[in-house]
Amino acid sequence: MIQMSKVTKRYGSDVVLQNADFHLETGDFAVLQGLSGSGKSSLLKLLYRETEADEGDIRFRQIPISQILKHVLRREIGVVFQAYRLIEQKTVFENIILAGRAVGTPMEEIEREAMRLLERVGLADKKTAFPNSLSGGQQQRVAIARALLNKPGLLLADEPTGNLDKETAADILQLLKELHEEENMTMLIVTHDELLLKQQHAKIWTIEDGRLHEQAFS
Ligand SMILES: Nc1ncnc2c1ncn2[C@@H]1O[C@H](COP(=O)(O)OP(=O)(O)OP(=O)(O)O)[C@@H](O)[C@H]1O
Repeated sequence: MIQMSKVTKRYGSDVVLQNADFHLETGDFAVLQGLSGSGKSSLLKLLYRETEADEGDIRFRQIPISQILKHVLRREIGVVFQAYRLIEQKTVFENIILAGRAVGTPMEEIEREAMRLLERVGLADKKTAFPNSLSGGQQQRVAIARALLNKPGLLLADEPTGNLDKETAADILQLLKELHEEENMTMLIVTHDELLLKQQHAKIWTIEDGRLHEQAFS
């Protein structure tokens, strides 16, 4: 699905990744862990091309990502962030459909899919609510629905439970696990959550000293 070979990423003289290799197979449910500042967010940014590698090769479905148009890549790769990143002035429904407008899908289709996802994440009754009237867990559910609108093959989640209490975090992780299966999606989740790290069939990747290591099946 996605492969990184001998990638080096620097910020000025700071080397974050050095000659790093990483890969996800189609259908993987993978977890990325590492100390604060070890480069987890940077790795995700490289994968969805928010930032560029200084050296090395990154391929999505065998194609170098530098050759894939950004809007095409954004349709194929959904991203969820710790801080939700919803637009406060827009309703829940508007936040979700905005992701579809950006890639030019017919509006009728976008709205149908947005409603299906809103129901799936359990927030159909919040369709016209504004983000600041929702709890953190609810906002993250909206962000997940938004990330899935374009039916991405790959979902990247950067500490999606970082702002949530333990119970809500467990619900969100459960939702992601279910969506991985239902929507037939490859997933990479950055987390420190012990529960998830013990998740059956999760592939655990660790980032340390600029390199990535695949641990083992749990
Ligand atoms: N845009 C940037 N410009 C300069 N330095 C950066 C930039 N983004 C990240 N860094 C640095 O790169 C290193 C890795 O940052 P990154 O955010 O990828 O780590 P992380 O593992 O996600 O950390 P955390 O768990 O704290 O979120 C850090 O030292 C950080 O200060």
